[in-house]
Amino acid sequence: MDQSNAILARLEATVAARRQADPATSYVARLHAKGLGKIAQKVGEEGVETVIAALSGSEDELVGEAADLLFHLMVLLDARAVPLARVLDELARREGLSGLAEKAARPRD
Ligand SMILES: N=c1c2ncn([C@@H]3O[C@H](COP(=O)(O)OP(=O)(O)OP(=O)(O)O)[C@@H](O)[C@H]3O)c2ncn1[C@@H]1O[C@H](COP(=O)(O)O)[C@@H](O)[C@H]1O
Repeated sequence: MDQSNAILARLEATVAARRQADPATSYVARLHAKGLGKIAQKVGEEGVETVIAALSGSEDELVGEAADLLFHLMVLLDARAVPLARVLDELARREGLSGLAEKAARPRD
């Protein structure tokens, strides 16, 4: 758990640092040079590739596509200046909501 957080925190810092790098040597900088639309498109493509791998690929293929998806999502969040902590806070908030939707949907006695 701590290791996952550390890896994502390092990736967030790397992605932010590479935003200003030379597009000739940096994939992150190349994505930024193409604009937010291209970055968003990549997240969509990697999402589809992850779905395909989940339905018909090997475990290794699914792991690879999921890594591509997470990486491109990190680039997208950085491009919109949304810290990963905002997303993690939202997930933590939803933990507190667990089961509330079902309770709300349940007919009253
Ligand atoms: N985690 C990744 C990572 N995952 C995938 N990729 C790149 O994502 C690209 C996806 O390949 P695709 O075939 O889908 O896309 P493409 O053909 O290159 O581009 P398009 O045709 O879509 O325009 C590949 O070029 C991969 O190398 C990544 N590139 C970088 N990182 C991390 O980002 C850091 C900074 O990278 P640079 O910006 O290149 O220094 C690296 O140290 C890594 O930690």
